[in-house]
Amino acid sequence: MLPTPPTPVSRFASQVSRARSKEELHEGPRHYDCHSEDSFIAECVRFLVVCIQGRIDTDPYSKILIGLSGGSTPKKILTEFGRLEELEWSRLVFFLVDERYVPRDHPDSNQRMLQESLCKNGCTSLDAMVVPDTSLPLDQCIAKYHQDLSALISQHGTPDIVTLGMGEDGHIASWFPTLSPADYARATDPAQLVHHTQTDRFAGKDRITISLDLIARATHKVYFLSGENKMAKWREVLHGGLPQDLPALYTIEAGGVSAICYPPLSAVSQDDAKRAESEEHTTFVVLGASGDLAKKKTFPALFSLFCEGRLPRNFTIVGYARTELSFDDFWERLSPGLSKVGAFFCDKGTLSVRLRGMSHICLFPDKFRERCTYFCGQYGSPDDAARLDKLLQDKHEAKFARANRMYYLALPPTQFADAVRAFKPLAWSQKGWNRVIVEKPFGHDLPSSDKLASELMAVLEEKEVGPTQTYRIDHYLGKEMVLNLMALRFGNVAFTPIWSNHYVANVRITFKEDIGTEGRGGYFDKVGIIRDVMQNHLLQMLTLVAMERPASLLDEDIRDEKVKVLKQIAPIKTEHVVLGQYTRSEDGKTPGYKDDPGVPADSQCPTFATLVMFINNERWAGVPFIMKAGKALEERMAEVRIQLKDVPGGLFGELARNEFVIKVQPNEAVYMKIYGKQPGLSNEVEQTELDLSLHDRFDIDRLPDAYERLILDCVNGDKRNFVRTDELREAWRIFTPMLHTIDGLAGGDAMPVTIHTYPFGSRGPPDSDALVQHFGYKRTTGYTWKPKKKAGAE
Ligand SMILES: NC(=O)C1=CN([C@@H]2O[C@H](COP(=O)(O)OP(=O)(O)OC[C@H]3O[C@@H](n4cnc5c(N)ncnc54)[C@H](OP(=O)(O)O)[C@@H]3O)[C@@H](O)[C@H]2O)C=CC1
Ligand SMILES: O=C1O[C@H](COP(=O)(O)O)[C@@H](O)[C@H](O)[C@H]1O
Repeated sequence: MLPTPPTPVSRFASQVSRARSKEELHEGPRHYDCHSEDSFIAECVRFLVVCIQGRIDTDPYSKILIGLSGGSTPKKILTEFGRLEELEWSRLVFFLVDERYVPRDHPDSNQRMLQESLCKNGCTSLDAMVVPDTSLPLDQCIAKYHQDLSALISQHGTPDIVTLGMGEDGHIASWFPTLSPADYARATDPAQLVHHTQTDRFAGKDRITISLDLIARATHKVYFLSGENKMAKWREVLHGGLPQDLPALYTIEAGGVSAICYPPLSAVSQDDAKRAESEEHTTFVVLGASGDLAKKKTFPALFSLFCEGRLPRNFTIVGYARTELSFDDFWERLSPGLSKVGAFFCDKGTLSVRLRGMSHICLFPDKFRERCTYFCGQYGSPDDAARLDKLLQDKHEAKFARANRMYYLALPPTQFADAVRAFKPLAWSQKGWNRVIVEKPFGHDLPSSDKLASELMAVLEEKEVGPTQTYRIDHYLGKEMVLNLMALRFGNVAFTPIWSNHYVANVRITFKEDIGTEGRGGYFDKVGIIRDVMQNHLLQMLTLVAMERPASLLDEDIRDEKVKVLKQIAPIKTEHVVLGQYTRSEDGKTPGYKDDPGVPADSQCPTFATLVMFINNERWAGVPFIMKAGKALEERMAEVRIQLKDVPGGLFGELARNEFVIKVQPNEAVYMKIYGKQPGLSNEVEQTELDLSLHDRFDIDRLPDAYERLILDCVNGDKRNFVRTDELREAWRIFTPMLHTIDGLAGGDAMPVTIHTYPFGSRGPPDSDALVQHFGYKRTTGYTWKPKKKAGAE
């Protein structure tokens, strides 16, 4: 059954009613997944209604221009739409996106389709629409339709809505790929609104179509996508490429695109994806390949993905750095990191590897080596970029129809802008997507982050789909239990009622390391623990705990909700912060922070911090969000702990509070500390827990490293676990005044900041406990959750 529109309260409403800023227009498509044909048709109708209603609400007088595409899917949608008598039909002016050059009553005619669908109920008629007059000779028909549309647009402005379908060959309107250079030039020429095209693939050889440029100019471009094959094609579109091959990309570049999908976008058949994959090649270029991150994380993650068969079928990895190294030397540097990925052994002369914690064995891991190469070059050198491009084109990509390139910037941020400035014009693939992964730190405060972002954005564009994309990595967003937060919160109704200030007393997010800076003190001293893990990793976890339910699981819907919650957090007050720096261990055996080479003797750099922030919204007002992070503490651990309020009434005396704990590492688990009756004759209650320890409950061989997950997301064009620019700005806004105070810079509040000392291996400075207690956290004593089984992999 179809719902009864019009009600502008659906999930489309925010999209329609908000003013569209320039940035928003450059957002990627919004997707609306449907699980049945009925709901698909209902969603399509509802989308149109909400767009129309949104326009009517903001402008009570002008006409609303709607371009309609033909086909069997739209016919059903338009039939339902045509039944909505309560719409202000006199305000709507329809025109055709394309038409077959056949008489109006011909079975292939789109005008006939409109007659039999939209006009069937009598709410509107063909005479009220602007359509091509196919009774005229073809060239006159085109010229007249161009004139009619020009007049319409000059009177009422550009179209409000254009509805589109997409053929399994990727055509939209009547633009059939691959478009020749001449056709592409025509299609995108703003001066000519209507064109003649031809096809042998579908009914109606001669076509009359509006230009891609006119489609792109519509405020809302909505794709009605129904069927597995169309969805597979759409996935290809989302992976980027050239608009000549996939004209939908031209519309996406313009922003304002929505796609209503049945079956859901996520359910596209794997076979289709595989077929497309065999025709394409992907190159991973790791810039800064001689460095620490490349050695410790990037290459091991790529290697694990290879062993698990998760990398694209055809790929090359280029390690790129300035250091002159032979390939063998380069490989030797990588080998310690790679060998930690699993156990290598030789079985009947075949080298094999068993990934850490996994029963599965990968044969021929040495094949990975064959896919890697080392390239010595400067980061900002156009000559070197051109050399790399030539190597890739000639040696690795020549035989493939599509070639994608991922640039992983494992570089100091000072090098980011120079590198992309040199690489983009000369070493970007011209026949596939180009994506750039950027590593933290993304600046050291709000102004520096803005500067870095604008330097990057001057060269790259933060578009969701398009030839260029930036992926800002925060590796905590790739951790299993951080990813699990969304599923726990929005996949269960059980937590919904308690998830607010009605029941939650406080939320604690904790990060502890049992090692010090270990030789990285020189670097760490410029950063400190707050910038190192709190402004990014812990704040990301906080956001996932506090955000509202997103409209869908797609990238932008999730990131929109995250930004909203960040906007509701006031900058942290200095009096809500306790700082510490570790000293030598109590037994004197382990060195203190200042003993680390490179750390100045008078360093005031915090290696520990506890801080409190508040979210100023209806759900969370008054609930302290307490973050604690430190190096050189008593254990290695990261968790989110949601402490509920005291039980009123005291029926069983004073009880410790219920706590819902998400253990991020080690021993990934979710547990809830609750009370139950002591078993047996006693009537006492005793603390126990509901426990979901991942390694007990699930038969998991291993949990992938966060970097594996995130690299794979980038290959798949999935940005939900990457940090968007507005998200980053908000994060810095919350932390910058307090950081400036600590740094002694202007702009922060005037409180003097004390750095407390704490011995290596302790729980941190006692002042931290005092702060946490001040904000109402009650520590449970006498009962500790213990993992039943040690995790197989960490
Ligand atoms: N290491 C880690 O665990 C983590 C690192 N990161 C981030 O990842 C990025 C890379 O980190 P990491 O590998 O540790 O960094 P490195 O200091 O090891 O630098 C990586 C490579 O960049 C080149 N490089 C270094 N300094 C300069 C410079 N001033 N000018 C030009 N090139 C330079 C060097 O290669 P060559 O001289 O051969 O060109 C070096 O091997 C950084 O942004 C870092 O903050 C993020 C999280 C964790
Ligand atoms: O980003 C960083 O994270 C690590 C901790 O990461 P984990 O995955 O081991 O929890 C931290 O040691 C490092 O200082 C910081 O830059």
